[in-house]
Amino acid sequence: MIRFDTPGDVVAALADLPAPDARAIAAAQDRQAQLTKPAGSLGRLEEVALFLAGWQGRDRPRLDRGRVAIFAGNHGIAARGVSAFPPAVTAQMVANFEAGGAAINALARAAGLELRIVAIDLDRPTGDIAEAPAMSEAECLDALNLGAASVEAGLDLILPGEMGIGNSTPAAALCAASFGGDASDWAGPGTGVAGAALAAKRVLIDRALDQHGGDCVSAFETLRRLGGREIAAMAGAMLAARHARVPVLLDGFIACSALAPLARWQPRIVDHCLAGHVSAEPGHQRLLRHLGLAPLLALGLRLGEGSGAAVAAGIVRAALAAHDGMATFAEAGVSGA
Ligand SMILES: Cc1cc2ncn([C@H]3O[C@H](COP(=O)(O)O)[C@@H](O)[C@H]3O)c2cc1C
Ligand SMILES: O=C(O)c1cccnc1
Repeated sequence: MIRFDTPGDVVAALADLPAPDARAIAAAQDRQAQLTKPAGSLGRLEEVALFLAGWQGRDRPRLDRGRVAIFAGNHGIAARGVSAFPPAVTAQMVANFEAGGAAINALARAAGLELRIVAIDLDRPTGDIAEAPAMSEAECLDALNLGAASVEAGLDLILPGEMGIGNSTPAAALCAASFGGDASDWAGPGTGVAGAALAAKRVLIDRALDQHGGDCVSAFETLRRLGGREIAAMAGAMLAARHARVPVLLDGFIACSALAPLARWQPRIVDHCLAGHVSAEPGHQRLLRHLGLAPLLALGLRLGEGSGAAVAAGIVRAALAAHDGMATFAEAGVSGA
């Protein structure tokens, strides 16, 4: 399994990315051409089946072991009122996940996915990014490794999710530092911040960008300075998934913000990632455009926790059911074009 002992290990992991299995893709493509339907008539479901074939290395990919891994962290900047909710809600929601009462519990169950919850040092919020780096090098490496440890070869799909009151603020900062623009381009309501409170959130994001922008000289430094523990853990999970050839189903704005600094330094990092949905958080659509990803769903969700990805897992199941279960023209005695 991949480990990050130094910041250079992130550079190395990004420099040497495995490609999908071309043989499995060709075999899956060949099967798609023989199934009893006009070529291409299942649209993106066909693309999804080929995507999973390539990363799983199977002609007939499956979704027997899909895992939602929710990472939770607290943020120093949350003490400044950037969220509509108090920071104590992070730990309270972790308890709710463990008791089975959150949206993601219901949605993961409905989608037939396992759920893993990783709370990271909730009693120690990160540094306030408007003034200081979010994490030390050691803290950021620990978070990356916790994320990496949640993915192993043989998983069929990983769905990284997050919980962290205030984390739409670092997410916006990561996007701006990675792809340009300022807080007005990337910051939105999150849990429901509006009016003067949203304006104040934007001022803090721009202050964080002024403070750290010049020092964001690598993916690691960007995550360390402007991110958070749960965001770095999602980045670690996404990198580890690539090296274990486990496909990733992406959730909303915050989950995708973990990819932003990785993609700035290595655009091909998104190749094993499928965008589950586009969230109602306005920065998400812009971020997906920068990442070059088209969402499967647009349901107006704005929750996080991996919830949108879990809903999109139903679309993945449909794609795999058609790919695996349909008869060929020869089997069914149906005439070809
Ligand atoms: C009860 C509750 C459950 C949640 N589940 C996810 N989030 C989401 O909202 C937070 C981000 O928004 P902001 O930056 O405005 O705080 C994150 O914790 C995210 O996971 C929740 C938020 C709340 C209040
Ligand atoms: O899109 C998301 O991930 C999101 C949006 C609002 C609040 N929490 C998460």
